[in-house]
Amino acid sequence: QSVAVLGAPFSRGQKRGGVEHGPKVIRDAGLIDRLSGLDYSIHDFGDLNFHYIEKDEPYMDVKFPRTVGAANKMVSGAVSRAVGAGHTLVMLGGDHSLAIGSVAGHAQQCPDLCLIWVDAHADINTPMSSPSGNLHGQPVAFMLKELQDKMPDIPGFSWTKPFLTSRDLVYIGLRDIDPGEHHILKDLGIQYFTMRDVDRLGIQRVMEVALDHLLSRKQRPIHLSFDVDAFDPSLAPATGTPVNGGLTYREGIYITEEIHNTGLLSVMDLVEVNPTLGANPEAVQATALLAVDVIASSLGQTREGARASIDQNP
Ligand SMILES: N/C(=N\O)NCCC[NH3+]
Ligand SMILES: [Mn+2]
Ligand SMILES: [Mn+2]
Repeated sequence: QSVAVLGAPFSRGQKRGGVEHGPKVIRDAGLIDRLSGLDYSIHDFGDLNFHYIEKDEPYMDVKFPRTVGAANKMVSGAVSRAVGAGHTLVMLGGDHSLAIGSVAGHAQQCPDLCLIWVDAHADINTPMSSPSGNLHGQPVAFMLKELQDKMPDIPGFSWTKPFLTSRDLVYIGLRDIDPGEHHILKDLGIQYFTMRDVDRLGIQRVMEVALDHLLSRKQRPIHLSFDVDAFDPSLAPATGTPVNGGLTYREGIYITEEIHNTGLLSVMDLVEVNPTLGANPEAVQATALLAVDVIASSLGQTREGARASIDQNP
């Protein structure tokens, strides 16, 4: 089993500077060492080199469309190549608009993939419904076949084509849903678990129902798109849109343990770590370390430890 790590230092899906430094702080928090302790071969592909297109005027209020579109075309190619080469891929963001390329590239290799979106937000605004025009609040709308009549031809996105149907997607951690998004979630009958559902059912039942919804008919590759703001801001303060009442550490780790245990994880995104938004260095480090824990747990690090290989002295 081989794992590839790809940094995507990109911020133009939203307005706050700093999230482009996410890959660096996650690596500096020891990601590669932590993954090397698991039984994989690790390949660090380094960071993609994005070009910010000058004179990238808004289109129907959508901000930086050409820059975000070009960045995601590059991400899509890189993810497709990595999955095609047999790697389990970890993409480090960068803002959540990067999922447009990450999931599309994955779907190129695995058209039957299913998507687990762990986030305080649904990120399913269309350009018309988006209150801000920031593309990191719209990535899922680009993926769903059912929304294509609602999607205009945005400059920079002519390469995209929808590949997902609403039953292939499950949300966990939602607690700040825009009105237009609520309408879409209900209209399309998308399966989602808000933080109220987590409180009512407990995370064990949420995972049981979520994985049954996605995998009971047929086992298929999983794309996990994990926005660090799914966690409570007390745990992940260095992020752009913190929302109170998020996942506990144990709930977040349980989610990733259960996903690992399916044996079906193929690509994961870890996005929205913004080291310039922590109140102090300790807050930034806590957020970066949490990102490393989530990734390591998704890839098989367990709380019960693992058997030492027999040639290790005890
Ligand atoms: N972190 C964010 N998405 O996950 N921000 C944008 C969402 C606004 N509705
Ligand atoms: Mn998000
Ligand atoms: Mn979010």
